[in-house]
Amino acid sequence: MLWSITEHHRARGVFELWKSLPETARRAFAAEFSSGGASNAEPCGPSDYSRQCELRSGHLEAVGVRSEAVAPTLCKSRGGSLEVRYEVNCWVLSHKGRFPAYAFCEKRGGGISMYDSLNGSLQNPLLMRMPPSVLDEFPSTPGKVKMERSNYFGRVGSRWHSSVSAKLLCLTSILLLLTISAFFWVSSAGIDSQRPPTFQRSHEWEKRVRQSCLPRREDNPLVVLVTGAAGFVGSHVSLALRKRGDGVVGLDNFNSYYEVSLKRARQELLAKHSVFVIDGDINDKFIIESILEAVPITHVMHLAAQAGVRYAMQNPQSYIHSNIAGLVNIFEVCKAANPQPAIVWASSSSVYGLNTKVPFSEADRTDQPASLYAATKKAGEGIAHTYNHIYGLSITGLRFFTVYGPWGRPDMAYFSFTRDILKGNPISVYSGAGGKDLARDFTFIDDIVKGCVASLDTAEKSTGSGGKKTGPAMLRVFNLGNTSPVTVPTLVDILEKHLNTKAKRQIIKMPRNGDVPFTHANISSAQAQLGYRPTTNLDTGLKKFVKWYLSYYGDNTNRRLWVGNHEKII
Ligand SMILES: O=C(O)[C@H]1O[C@H](OP(=O)(O)OP(=O)(O)OC[C@H]2O[C@@H](n3ccc(=O)[nH]c3=O)[C@H](O)[C@@H]2O)[C@H](O)[C@@H](O)[C@H]1O
Repeated sequence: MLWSITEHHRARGVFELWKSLPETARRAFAAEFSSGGASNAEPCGPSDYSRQCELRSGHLEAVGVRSEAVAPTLCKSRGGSLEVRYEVNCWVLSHKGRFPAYAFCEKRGGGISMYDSLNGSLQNPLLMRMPPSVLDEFPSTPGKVKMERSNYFGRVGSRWHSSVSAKLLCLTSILLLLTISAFFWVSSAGIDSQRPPTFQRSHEWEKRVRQSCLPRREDNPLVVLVTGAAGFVGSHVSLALRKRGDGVVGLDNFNSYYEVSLKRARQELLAKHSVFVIDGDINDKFIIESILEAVPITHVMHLAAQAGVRYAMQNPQSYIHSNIAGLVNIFEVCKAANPQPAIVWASSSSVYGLNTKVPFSEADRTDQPASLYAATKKAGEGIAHTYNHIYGLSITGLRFFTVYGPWGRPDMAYFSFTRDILKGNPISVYSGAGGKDLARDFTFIDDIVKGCVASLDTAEKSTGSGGKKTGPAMLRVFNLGNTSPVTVPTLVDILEKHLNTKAKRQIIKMPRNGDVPFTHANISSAQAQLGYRPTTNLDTGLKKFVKWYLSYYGDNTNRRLWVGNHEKII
């Protein structure tokens, strides 16, 4: 079966393309999607929506196109041939709501490939087989950009095409598109191919960034870029800074590690407090540079990361992408900025790994990571040292100890236990060697926020200029914990009390998946230098969490959660 993609389709997006396919083609197309790895038995992540919807219901529920519809994003010479990508910003509507997505087509070799992605990477190549005649419509030689042939439109034959004015409009758009493509091709050396095609730096965008960064206090306000701003800690920190009058702009890639709708809800909350959260990945140099050019960012609160200790065994690459490559990207842009911002970033208690000396102190060894997550955080600390040493960046690393609270992360034990207890599902409580209970220094989000804000407030300026160090710069690392570890069975006891429901506990031996038996923070350094004093015990903190959980989810036990690319129905 061959399908054709027309300029009309490109202009109107995936929906038009999809609608125009005959039913048999849609089915075959869907079958081809599913041959990419998913099966009916295995739910796909949100980045596979079209595939997933098709698999679930037998038809694609809806795919729509945003107003901007189509724009050439990249025109690059690769191995002597010109590649043109046509970007289609679209949204996908499913039973879970409306989600932004994008698709783009590009010519590669002998065919047109169509990709969809929510994460800025080409995760799901969806091959569109093309009739040879259609391939002629795509430019293939550097410098030779062909126009659409008018008889091609005639071949497709639709009401839209028959309108002369529409044709003129279309041809003008194509000319414009090709001109911009040629411009991008000429200047391709400066183009970062990682840039998600959804990002467009416009006057309107800059205005929103500036407004978001406008401080509302006069006594030395900070102007902070918060990465991972739609995440758990990021949203709380952004809100706290904004509430006290600092300028804040957020960045988040809204990936599907857990339910995207929760991240969107946090984004909405921030928008209500005039914080703009930009959709973008920390690996995208262009976006971060654009933010730093648009406003004089004084501090970067870098909280975007691939979290979760156990998920590293399922998706190791995502840890490298976010916690290593993304971190380096942040440092690279900051080091080149003038003036350089000071950076505070999230390390983790997991760097203490299999240490047995307690409580964990910053001076202790951190060379026995038990998980890839821990290893990437430890690597991050080494990378921070390098950028401080060579470029004079002021950097503070914060080792968070199992942060919990309202608006938390659904992948964490206290959150998933709550969900399962309410649903009447059994929960797995891990036990350590010799049946010993596992314990964590659970730390309430409000205490963590105070530690983050105090770190920003006490961070000295970076000393580099024009990418060169001019003097020694501050380099710090702090434990932010609660200093009173609690066992996991006790955590469950407290949840049972606040939920007024007995848990169905299944005690199982801790799987060998990256977990450590206990954590316990020594916080004397943070106390002395940041004035950090945690004040919320686990009982009080979980009470607040349960209150939030019930107000957010109610008793709707059919809500769907996304955890680690898998949907769980609660
Ligand atoms: O401080 C950190 O640096 C990390 O903290 C957090 O990791 P952890 O301390 O492992 O939290 P979390 O998953 O809530 O498990 C809590 C306890 O429940 C046990 N646990 C877990 C799941 C389960 O099904 N059963 C169970 O007993 C489990 O064995 C453990 O003993 C962050 O997720 C991580 O991103 C990182 O920030």
